[in-house]
Amino acid sequence: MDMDNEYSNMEILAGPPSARSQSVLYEGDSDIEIWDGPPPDWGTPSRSQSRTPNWHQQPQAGPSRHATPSQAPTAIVKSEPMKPVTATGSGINDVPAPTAPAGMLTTGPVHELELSPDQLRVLEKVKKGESVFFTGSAGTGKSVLLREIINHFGGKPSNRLGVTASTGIASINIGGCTLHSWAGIGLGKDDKDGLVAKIYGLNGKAYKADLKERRELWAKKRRREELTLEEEEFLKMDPSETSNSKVLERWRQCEVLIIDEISMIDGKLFDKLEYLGRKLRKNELPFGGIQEISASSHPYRTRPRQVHRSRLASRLRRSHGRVASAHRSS
Ligand SMILES: Nc1ncnc2c1ncn2[C@@H]1O[C@H](COP(=O)(O)OP(=O)(O)OP(=O)(O)O)[C@@H](O)[C@H]1O
Repeated sequence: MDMDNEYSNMEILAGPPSARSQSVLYEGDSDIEIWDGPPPDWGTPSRSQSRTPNWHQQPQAGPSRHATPSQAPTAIVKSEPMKPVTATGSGINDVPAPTAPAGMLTTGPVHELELSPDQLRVLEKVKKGESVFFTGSAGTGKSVLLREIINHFGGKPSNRLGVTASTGIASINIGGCTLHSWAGIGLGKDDKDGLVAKIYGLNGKAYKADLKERRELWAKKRRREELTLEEEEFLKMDPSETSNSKVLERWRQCEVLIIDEISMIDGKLFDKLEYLGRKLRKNELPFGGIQEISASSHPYRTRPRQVHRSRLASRLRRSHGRVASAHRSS
């Protein structure tokens, strides 16, 4: 069967942000539920339907075409619609973040949401500090879940919490800004060290020359060759210390980074961002140890700039230390 026709309501990749070296530990982990079978609106009974949460039956919930038998409530989460947030695009090369049109996010009644088992599972992992990636087709509750996650971390973007999406519209939906804007990378076209230089506020060429010199000196050290005093001093100097970039502070203070609609992010850019996380935070864990929470509508369909499924999955595996759970139609 064509992979594009395979379906699960929500697919989840998860692992601690520090999992690069532990990826094997997570391989085959069975605590990730895989909902198999066709989507509910295709009308074919499947195992997934018996586990489909009952929120589609609630008056305020999603489209009625999804109506399915209910399941016992597992948790009640008070949810309020996100308020619009004006992200302050304050870093170098920072594009002012888009803001929500008046009323767009503030309307609608406050209601109690009963998170579905899949939503709860993701939320639990997030609370444990794991990085997660989840995907599901339209209406499977990703935005609702993202809002709950944001609520868990204080309800709005902060120094600790980056709330981003690949596009302006998607970022407005969750009260954040674009990933490009948050990361301070402009268009993100520079190579990875060029981006580091940009965030340090340094001239790209000068920074790269500096980097080259450092690498040569480190290689000399590894070969146990003696360095001059000047060379030792030079190695101790940190180019980032001359920077007062707010973007740099943002990267360093961030503990949790949310990226919605990640499938619109080019794979190479994703790699650059991951590199930035390590370099700017001086931490060799994936993303420099930032807990990364990413979501996407089915990322494997027809988006022109989408990351190919296997490339996205392998990048997420690398940064999340979790093996993609393949799902099959029954
Ligand atoms: N746990 C829940 N309880 C009640 N309603 C829910 C729950 N989860 C989602 N819904 C409702 O289902 C509908 C679709 O949810 P949501 O917008 O989060 O889906 P989505 O996966 O983000 O869709 P899209 O990819 O189109 O943005 C919304 O009306 C939302 O309020």
